[in-house]
Amino acid sequence: MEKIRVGFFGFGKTGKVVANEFLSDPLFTLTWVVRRSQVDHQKYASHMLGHEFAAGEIFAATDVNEDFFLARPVDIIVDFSDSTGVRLYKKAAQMGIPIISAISKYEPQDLELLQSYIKLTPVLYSPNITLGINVVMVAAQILQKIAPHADIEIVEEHFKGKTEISGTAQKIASVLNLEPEHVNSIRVGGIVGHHEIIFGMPYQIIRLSHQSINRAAFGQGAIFGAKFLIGKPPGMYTMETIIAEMFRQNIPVY
Ligand SMILES: NC(=O)C1=CN([C@@H]2O[C@H](COP(=O)(O)OP(=O)(O)OC[C@H]3O[C@@H](n4cnc5c(N)ncnc54)[C@H](OP(=O)(O)O)[C@@H]3O)[C@@H](O)[C@H]2O)C=CC1
Ligand SMILES: O=C(O)C1=N[C@H](C(=O)O)C[C@H](O)C1
Repeated sequence: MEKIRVGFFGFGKTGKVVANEFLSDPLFTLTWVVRRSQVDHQKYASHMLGHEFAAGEIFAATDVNEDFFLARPVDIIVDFSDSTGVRLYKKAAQMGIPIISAISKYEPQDLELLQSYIKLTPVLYSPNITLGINVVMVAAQILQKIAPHADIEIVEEHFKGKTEISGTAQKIASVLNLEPEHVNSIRVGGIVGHHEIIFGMPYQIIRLSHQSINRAAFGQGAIFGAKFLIGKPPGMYTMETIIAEMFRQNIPVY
C-alpha cells in the first residue's frame, strides 16, 4: 500500500519530535521538512534525528516558491512552525493538499489566511493536538452543562521558556465561556504541557487533567489527525469535533 507522503513545516523543540513520529510510522513517509533558517544543517531530517536512512529533505522557508509543491508532491501538510508558516502554503491549499495546523498562537492576519484555505482544502486546526486534551475539553463542556453552578479555574503548566499563555488553556477558557483571568499559568523546569480544569461544587471538587509527558504525544495526535483528514471534503476540522462525535457514538447506555 502506498505510504502517505507528509510535507512538514517546523523543526524545533516539538517539530523534531513530531517529525520523528511520522518517520517511525509505517503508514507515512516524511517527504520534506521546511524550516525558517538556512543554517548549515544536514540534508535530511532523518539523519539529524539519528536514523541511517535518508528521508525528509530539509529546505529553508525561502526555498518555497510557486513550483515547490508541484516539484515535491505530498498527500498532507503538517505545520508545527509558527504563525508565519501558513503564508508559505497557499499554493498547496489551491492544489487541494490537506493541511494540519498545530500552531497554538496565530497573529490575526495569519489565522485569517488559514481560514481562507478551508474553501480549497480540508484543514485540521488544533492548538493542542493530543487525543487526551481534546477528550478533557469535551468532557469539561459536558460537565459544565451538568453542573452549571460550579466555579471553574484552569491551570496550565509548561516549561520555563514558554512566554505566552498556552493556546490550549485559552481554547479551554473560550469553550467554557470563561474570562482570561480564570487561566492560571505556571512555568517551571521542562514541563512539556499540563492542563487541569478544576470544578468547585458544594462539598466536592472535580478535576479534569491532562499531562503530555513527551512531545511525541503531539506526534501521535498529528498522526491520528492525518488519518482522519485525508479524503475529507474542504472545510475546517478540529480535534474536539472529532472527539465529540466519538463521545456521541460511545455514550454508555445503562
Ligand atoms: N498543537 C499542538 O499540540 C502543539 C503545538 N505547538 C506549537 O507548535 C509550534 C512550534 O513549537 P516548537 O517546536 O516548540 O517551537 P520552536 O520555536 O522550538 O520551533 C519553531 C520551528 O518553526 C520554524 N519556523 C519558524 N517560522 C517558520 C516558517 N515561516 N516556515 C518554516 N519554518 C518556520 C523554526 O525554524 P528554525 O529551526 O530554522 O528556526 C523552528 O524549527 C508553536 O506554535 C507551538 O505553540 C507545540 C506543541 C504542541
Ligand atoms: O509550546 C508548547 O510546547 C505547547 N504549546 C501548545 C499550547 O500553547 O497550548 C500546546 C502544548 O501545551 C505545548
